[in-house]
Amino acid sequence: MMETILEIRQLKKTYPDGTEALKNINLSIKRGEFIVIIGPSGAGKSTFLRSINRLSEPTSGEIIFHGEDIVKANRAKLRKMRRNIGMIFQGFNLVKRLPTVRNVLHGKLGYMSTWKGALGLFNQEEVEEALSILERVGLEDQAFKRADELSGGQQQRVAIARAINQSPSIILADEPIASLDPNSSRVVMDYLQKACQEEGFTTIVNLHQVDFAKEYADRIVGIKNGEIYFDGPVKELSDDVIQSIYAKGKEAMPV
Ligand SMILES: Nc1ncnc2c1ncn2[C@@H]1O[C@H](COP(=O)(O)OP(=O)(O)OP(=O)(O)O)[C@@H](O)[C@H]1O
Repeated sequence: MMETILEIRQLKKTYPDGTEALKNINLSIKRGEFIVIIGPSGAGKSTFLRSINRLSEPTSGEIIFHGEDIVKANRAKLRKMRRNIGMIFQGFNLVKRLPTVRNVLHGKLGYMSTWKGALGLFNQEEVEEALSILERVGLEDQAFKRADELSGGQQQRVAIARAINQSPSIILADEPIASLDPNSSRVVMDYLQKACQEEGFTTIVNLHQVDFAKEYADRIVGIKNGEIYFDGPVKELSDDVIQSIYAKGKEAMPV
């Protein structure tokens, strides 16, 4: 039995305007799982993912990560815990004017003093490691180009390389392929899956595309109206379940 790496208990998020984005999320995640979260627009997928590293502050609940509650962590503790959590965003979040390799080096910032990071003082070994990670995502020939000269799919592969360089134990990817065409989407998902298998990352990905979710996930979690509506392996995600996840209104829990 694989070890539980993340245990989420009674997680709730109510925004200041009263929107109950997460009502009561309970989820236990094992090391090495590749989980895809699906659900209609506004279901709470993004809020859920961003709550895990507190980019969105939970209103209540527990998020036990490596045995410690992220929700209760003070600033210093949170910074330390975040080193262990890689994040991949829909909009890539690269520093556009900097070369690709520098963006990959930024994966190490959580481990450096603030002034060293600000001055970009990376040593030879760190640069070589970043270049070799770029090679692993097929971008060795793009290392010294400005990040914004790359295509969207390439930029997302740089973001994957940056996450690999961070050596986290878990990766959160919020709609990583939402702004990409189907071919680039496939390439990005392939590299993400490969990185997670090779590095043993536990991965949670929000996706709009159910076909991609079925293709890449070990386990699918369907969120609807701020609650978990489905949680199981791909083979249990029938067309009926998919339809009811995406149907308007609130129906009984199918599982
Ligand atoms: N900053 C905010 N203030 C108030 N309400 C918010 C805020 N951010 C999100 N919401 C609301 O919380 C609910 C969940 O939003 P969230 O973005 O988590 O959903 P989602 O499933 O990721 O949607 P999408 O697939 O469209 O990105 C929605 O009703 C949304 O309008």
